[in-house]
Amino acid sequence: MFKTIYSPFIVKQLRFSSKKHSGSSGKWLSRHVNDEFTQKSLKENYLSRAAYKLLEINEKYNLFTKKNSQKILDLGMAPGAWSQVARKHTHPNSIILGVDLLDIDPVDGVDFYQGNILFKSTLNVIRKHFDLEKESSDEKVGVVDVVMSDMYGFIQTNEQYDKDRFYSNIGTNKSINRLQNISGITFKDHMGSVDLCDATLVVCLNLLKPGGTMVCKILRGEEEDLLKERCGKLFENVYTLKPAASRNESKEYYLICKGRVKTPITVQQLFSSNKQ
Ligand SMILES: C[S@@+](CC[C@H](N)C(=O)[O-])C[C@H]1O[C@@H](n2cnc3c(N)ncnc32)[C@H](O)[C@@H]1O
Repeated sequence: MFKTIYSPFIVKQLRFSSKKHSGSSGKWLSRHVNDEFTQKSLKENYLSRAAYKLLEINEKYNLFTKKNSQKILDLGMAPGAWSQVARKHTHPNSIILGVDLLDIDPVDGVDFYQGNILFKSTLNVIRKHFDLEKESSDEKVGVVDVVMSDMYGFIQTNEQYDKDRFYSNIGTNKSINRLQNISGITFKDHMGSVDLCDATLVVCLNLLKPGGTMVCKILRGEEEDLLKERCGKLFENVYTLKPAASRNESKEYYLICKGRVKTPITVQQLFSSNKQ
């Protein structure tokens, strides 16, 4: 089930040539290949330019330490640049687990589980990996130091989008059709992003230790303040950052939530509209 990875990673050459593509995909590839952070990631052996977003976040908010071992969870790991950054900036005994819907090539010193974070079974596998008991309980606090999510895209279901139904379905294997990339429909993409952030918050509720940190990608939109309010229930401090490596035209930015509170909080309290 898990892949414990020992072999050194090999940075692949970009497989595409922008010359082979025309129109907007050609322009996108050409811009991507010539992009300063893409070039840098190739030189510095990072699996993607996303590494520079986390490097900047770490520099500003001190997520990682080499002084003692940490437990780190990387949600939406593929292809693995964030996990590489975590590996590089933490104590050698740190445990890093990545989770993604997609399979990945091995990343040195990082464990990987292929699964959907919206499934309760995935949460139970993660708890087991970090030596927490199998059954999740809202009342128990966790052991993980940092939960980071760069998850992107969203799950398309058969049924019409309905927030309550979706939340009540967290942890079931129901109605999942396929993963969509960003659709270009601003509201839809924003709501998909908020769902993934909420799923990350539920993971933090279950796994993060008091004082722990969450980093989470969000696409800007009208529900962002409500999401920040939910984060404020679980964390002492909520910061936001748009790293230099995040493209100006992208609506993405990052929530950095520090100091998971000691007080036990239930999922119901987290998602209720009145601040506790
Ligand atoms: C932008 S990529 C992450 C890049 C990564 N941080 C890196 O540094 O290489 C976003 C990832 O989120 C994953 N993802 C989206 N929804 C997910 C879900 N429900 N469960 C697990 N992974 C998910 C996607 O499969 C995709 O690989």
